[in-house]
Formats: sequence, structure tokens, C-alpha cells
Amino acid sequence: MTTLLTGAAVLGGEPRDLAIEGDALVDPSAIDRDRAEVIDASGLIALPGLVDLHAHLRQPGGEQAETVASGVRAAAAGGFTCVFAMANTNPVADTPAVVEQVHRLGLEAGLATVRPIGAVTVGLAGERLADMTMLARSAARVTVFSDDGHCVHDAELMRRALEHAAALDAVVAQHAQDPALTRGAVMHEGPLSAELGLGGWPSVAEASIVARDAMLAELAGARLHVCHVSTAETVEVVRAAKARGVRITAEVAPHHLLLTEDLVRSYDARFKVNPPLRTDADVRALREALADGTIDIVATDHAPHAPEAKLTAFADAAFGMVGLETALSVVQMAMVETGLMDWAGVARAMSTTPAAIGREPGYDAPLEVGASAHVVLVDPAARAVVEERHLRGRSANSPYLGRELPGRVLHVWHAGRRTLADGRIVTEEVGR
Ligand SMILES: NC(=O)N[C@@H](CC(=O)O)C(=O)O
Ligand SMILES: [Zn+2]
Ligand SMILES: [Zn+2]
Repeated sequence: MTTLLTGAAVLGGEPRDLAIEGDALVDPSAIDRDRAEVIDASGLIALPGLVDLHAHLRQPGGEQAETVASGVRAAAAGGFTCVFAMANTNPVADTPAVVEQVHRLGLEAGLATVRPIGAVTVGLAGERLADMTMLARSAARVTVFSDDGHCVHDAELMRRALEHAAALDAVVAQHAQDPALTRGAVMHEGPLSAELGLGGWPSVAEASIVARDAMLAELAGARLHVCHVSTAETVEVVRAAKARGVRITAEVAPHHLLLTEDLVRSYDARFKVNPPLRTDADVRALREALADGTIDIVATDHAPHAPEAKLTAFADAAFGMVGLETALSVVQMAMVETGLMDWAGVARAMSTTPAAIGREPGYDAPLEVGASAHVVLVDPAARAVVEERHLRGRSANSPYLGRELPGRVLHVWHAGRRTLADGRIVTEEVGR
């Protein structure tokens, strides 16, 4: 079966045709056009399948909020063809049994590749290292390790984790949050937290851990990845570490590129996230850092929560927001429509580079003939108010409900198989 996509602006550039045959992109001039399914892609932008290095799929243990199967539906709806699943499940993904279970659930669900992230420490307790070598050598071939949700706070443990990771060509993804500086913290620390009477999370609690970890990574000769950078101070630390030649990469979550702390005035727990929404100055610094490459990638930190976890007082509610379905639209709004980044830059930040960090093959030659057919067609001119029915995962804790966002993901192919058609999930994929 051959599919011909005609006239798409490939990576936002000049319109040309793309052809998908089997699991690969082939030369459109070399196919039998009479036997191909033709999709008119004029006016649409073709991007490579998006890769999310940071999503919470909640299975095992949190199935009321999300499952691997529901998570990949949200992923496909958002244009993602590969999702790295965070380790803070119950049980924690600190053994081959758990990472292999998540990996297998991903294969059963289809729609996208699911790559389990392994825990750094047993039970995410920060006391002793998980058997990282066993996780890397398991059938799930773990390449990213993270205690996300918790900071690996003990410097000696972090040093050893980085040394193990270096030996495995893996990366440690740190949730940078000094626990002592953030006790009781539920929002950004500043005049607004004082006014609202809510515990404050100071920027230094993030930047200080990143500074320490950059030095440890340099010492270990290891790769360090910084999860969800949220402040201007952290951007400066990452910039300085890169200038020194430290092997450091960093991600920003879409919500930190668009939303600010004033939303917390509503006391609506949809706006409660860790790290918290920050200030306008932070948003500006994060956008500039993503545009200039100081921040390498966008990762969703998709964090679904059941309604009960959010329908409480702000201080008691769970941290986290869903983000797979809306990520590309938010990046279009914050980066492309502001002129800070072109679509080729978006493809780098949301596909090529996260795949390279996670050692996921098939994304290094986006949309070139011979490459794996991970393809997304986006209508950049569409605009829509986000409603619950647009969210395909199990949870609806989106900060964008009721807000208009640009862009619509229309079609997705994962390794040549259609996973989204006219914005609808192609369910034949499920169960293959
Ligand atoms: N981001 C969040 O606010 N929450 C995440 C944990 C995390 O990413 O730190 C979660 O697992 O719910
Ligand atoms: Zn985190
Ligand atoms: Zn997270």
C-alpha cells in the first residue's frame, strides 16, 4: 500500500510531495501513482512524528487517571509517534518486570512507540540505586533514567547514577527541586504567593540543583538531562554549563512557554503543576532559550490526574496537567506565531533531538526519502477552543479548557501505519 501526500509544506518549507510505502518514505516520483491513495496536503505542514521524552502514562497503578492504551491515544491525537513513559508508577519502574510490562502494553496498544523510563533509585525513595544495568539490558532496553516527581537529592547517589548511565550510554533525567527549599510549596514564590497565602517554590530550588548536577555530570563524563526547566535562573545555569562543554540537555514543558502564575489567582487546581507556573520574565527567558538552543527540546510532562485529585483546595490538590493533545498547538502559539522559531526548529525540538537524547532510532533524517515513515500533517490555520471532547486520554486536567489555541493535527503515520485520520484515531491499530 502506497500513500501519496501532495503539496505539503515539508518542515514548513516549499510544498512538495511525500510518499509512504510500507514503513518508509520513498521517492514520490518512483511510485505507481494510479495505485496510490492520494491525500491532498496543500495548505498543511508536514512534520516528522513527534517524540515526547517526558510523559506520565500512569500504568501500572494509576489506571483511573491514564493507561498506556489511553495515553497513546492522547499521543496520536497530538501528533506523537513515540512517548517515553515516566517511572513514577505503582509499582515503580525500578525492575525489569515493570519496564517490560509497560513496553509490552505499548506494543499491544499500537498507535505509538512506548519507551519506558527506568527509575534511578529503588521505589523513587532516593536511598539506593535501582539496578540500572539490568533495566538497560531488559527487553524494554531502557536508555533514560529518572526519579521524576522526586529529585535525586543525595549528591553521592546522583554521582553514581551518572557514572552508571555513562557506562550504559544512557542519560539521567533530573527533576531538579531542592526538597528542603520547597517544603509546603504549591506555587511560584514571590509577591503573588504571599498575597494568596500559598506556599512558595523559589527559583533557586531548581537552579541550584541543576548547577550541582552539571558539575557532577562533568566529573562523571556523563549525559545529564534537565526535566521541565521553569525559570530564567536555570536557563543561565544551563547556558554556562553548555559553554563549559558539559554534556547537558534541557527540556521545557509547553505550559511553561505560555502560562504564568497569575492563573493561580483563580485557586483552580488545573493550574497547579510542578515546577509551578512562573512569571512573564521567566516565560520570555524560556522562549528565548528554546529559540537559541540553550533549551534543547519541548517535552509535555503530560500528568493526568483523576477528578478527585484536582477537586480539592488548591494547596491539597495533585500537581500536574495533561499536555499530549495540546503540545504542538501551544508551541505554535508561543514560538512560531511569535516569530521565535520556524517549523524546522519545531521539528528539531519535538522530534529529532528528543529521539537523539533517548537513543530512539528512526528520527535522524526527518521526512527524507528512506527514513522511517513517522509523519504528521498539521493545519496551521485552524483555530479552536479546547474542549474536553478534544482530549483523548482518560483525564481532562488541562489548563487550556475554554482557551482558543491555533493549529490542528489532522493526520499521523507511525512507521507507515495511519494512527490519526482527519483528527480521528484509527482504531485498527489497537491490538495489533
Ligand atoms: N509535573 C507534575 O506536576 N506532576 C508529575 C510529576 C513531575 O513531573 O514532577 C506527576 O507525576 O503528576
Ligand atoms: Zn518532574
Ligand atoms: Zn513529570
